[in-house]
Amino acid sequence: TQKEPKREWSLNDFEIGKPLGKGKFGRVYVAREAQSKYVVALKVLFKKQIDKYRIHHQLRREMEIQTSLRHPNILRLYGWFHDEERIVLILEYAHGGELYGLLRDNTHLTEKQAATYILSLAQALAYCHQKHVIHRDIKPENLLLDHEGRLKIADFGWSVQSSSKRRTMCGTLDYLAPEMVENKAHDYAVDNWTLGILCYEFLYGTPPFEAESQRDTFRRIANIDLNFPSSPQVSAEAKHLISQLLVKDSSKRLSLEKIMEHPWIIRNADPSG
Ligand SMILES: COc1ccc(C(=O)Nc2ccccc2)cc1NC(=O)CCSCc1cnc2[nH]ccc2c1
Repeated sequence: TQKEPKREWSLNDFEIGKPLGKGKFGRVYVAREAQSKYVVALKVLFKKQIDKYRIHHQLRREMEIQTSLRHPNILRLYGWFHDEERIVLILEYAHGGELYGLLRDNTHLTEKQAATYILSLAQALAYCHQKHVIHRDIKPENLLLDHEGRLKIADFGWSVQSSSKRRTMCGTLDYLAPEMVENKAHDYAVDNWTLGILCYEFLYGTPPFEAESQRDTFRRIANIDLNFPSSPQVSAEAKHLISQLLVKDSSKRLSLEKIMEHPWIIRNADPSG
């Protein structure tokens, strides 16, 4: 793409719309750029908060990373600007909202939908890994949909408690890999684990190790206490893929490349995302 013209934006270039969520560091709004009528999401961070938590370097580092990421399944950070008291991030707006909403309204997804989202996630993660970016937090809450239903990893950076977030969100262990709950060193392979969790949740509507208490969830993860309910009906190939991702030894988990070539993905995923 040709270099976008670098210009200094300010808040009065935008018509601010409804709030999309609020986080520890500020709020997110739908907004429209006044000239082009282009719809974006504006994330307003307060400098006082940034100073208080001393995360300037973290924010700057993240901005450098995010503006360099260009992938159809990763939410774009178009740029940012600031005034005396605020830093404002100009983010892509995903018109389809949170994937979690789709999961909630449909209890579970079809195998074609699930395979398409897993393929999109594997492609986005492979892109991130080759750019040595691994802090993608791929919970359903961080996954958004564009106007065509295409998945976007939104990666909320720092926790954004938006309204429709499920209550168990804060502190849920459901998505953590064994090496993380057991506080061992972890690497890229945690993302492969999370893809297994998400694939299960897309197909069955709940994460595989869900339990009443965090302690029980922890134990189920550590023991890989995985079982497949008889309903809804899920193909053996899907279960095969999940079983090759939810493996305790992180070096034995199916690689992103192997996920993209898996028969279940080849047979069910829509390659256009
Ligand atoms: C690339 O993305 C990001 C980049 C950076 C940060 C961030 O906050 N970084 C940070 C903050 C403070 C200290 C250090 C680092 C956040 C995001 N991304 C989001 O926050 C996604 C949801 S906001 C957008 C959005 C769009 N489209 C929607 N459709 C429905 C809801 C919705 C919500």
